[in-house]
Amino acid sequence: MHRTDVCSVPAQGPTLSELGTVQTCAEHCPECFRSGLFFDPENAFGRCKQWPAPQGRACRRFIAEEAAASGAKCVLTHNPTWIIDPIDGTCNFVHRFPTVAVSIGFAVRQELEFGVIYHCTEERLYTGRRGRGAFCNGQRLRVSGETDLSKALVLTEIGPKRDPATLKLFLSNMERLLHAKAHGVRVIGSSTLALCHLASGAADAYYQFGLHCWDLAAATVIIREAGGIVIDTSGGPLDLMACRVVAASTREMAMLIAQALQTINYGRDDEK
Ligand SMILES: O=P(O)(O)O[C@H]1[C@H](O)[C@@H](O)[C@H](O)[C@H](O)[C@@H]1O
Ligand SMILES: [Mg+2]
Repeated sequence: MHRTDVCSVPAQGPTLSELGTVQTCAEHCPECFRSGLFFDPENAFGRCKQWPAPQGRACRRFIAEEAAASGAKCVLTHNPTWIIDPIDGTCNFVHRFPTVAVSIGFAVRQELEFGVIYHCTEERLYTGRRGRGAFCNGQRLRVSGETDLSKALVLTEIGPKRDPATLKLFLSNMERLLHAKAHGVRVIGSSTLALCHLASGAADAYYQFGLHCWDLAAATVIIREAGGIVIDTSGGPLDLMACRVVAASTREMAMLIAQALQTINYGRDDEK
C-alpha cells in the first residue's frame, strides 16, 4: 500500500502536538516502520513515503539516556534517530527544585533536524527546526549577540565526576572565567534548560565537560536557529558524541570561552 499521508508541520516550527502528529503518523504507518520505511530525508517531518529501506535496515533509531544507562550503545548512524533525555535535571527533580526538562532531538543522516525541550514546571515549550527558526511557546527566540565577556552571563554544569582532580579542574575553569571578568557564572542543574536560556538571550554563553548527546541534540538546533553557535571545547566544530561543548551568542564569545578552558576528559558517548 502506498501511503501519501502528509505528516506536515506548519512552517513556524513544530510543537509537541505537531510532533504528536508525526508520532501518530508513525503509529498510523506501522507497516512503514516494520518494513524499514523512512521519513523523507530531505524533510525531517516530510511525507511518510514508501520506498524500500537500503539493506532492509530498520528505519528509525533511538538514543536515550536511560537506555544508555542500561548498556545500550550510543551510535548515531545515518538512519533517522530520536535522541532523548526524558528527565534532564534529575537531581533537581528529586529535590523538587523547579529546573527540570524533557529533551527530544531528531537527526537524519547525522544532521540535527529539530529539537524540542519542554520546561515542565514552567510550561515553556522550546522548539527549533533546521532552517525554520527557534521558538518558545510560539515566540521567536534570538540570542543576545553579546561579544564582551565582562557583560556576559556564563552558564555551566559540574558534570558527573566528583573526584578531587576533576573538581579542581572544574573550579579552576570557573575561576579563570571570573578572573577574565565574566559578569556572572551560574550552575542551574539542567544543561538543556541552560542552553535554552542562551537561545532566549537570557544568558550569553555555556560550557560543559561531562554532558551527553541527549543533552545537546535538541538544544543545538534551538540555539543555532536562534542565531547562536555551538562548538567543541577545542574551538572546532561540535562533536555530538564528545561529551563536551561550548555554546554562545556569537563566535567571538564562544572562542573567548574555549580558549580559557582546561579540558576535563569524560570520554565519548559512542565509546562507552
Ligand atoms: O538529570 P540528568 O540525569 O539528565 O543529568 C543531568 C545533570 O543533572 C545536569 O547537571 C547536567 O548538566 C546534564 O543536564 C545531565 O544530563
Ligand atoms: Mg540530562
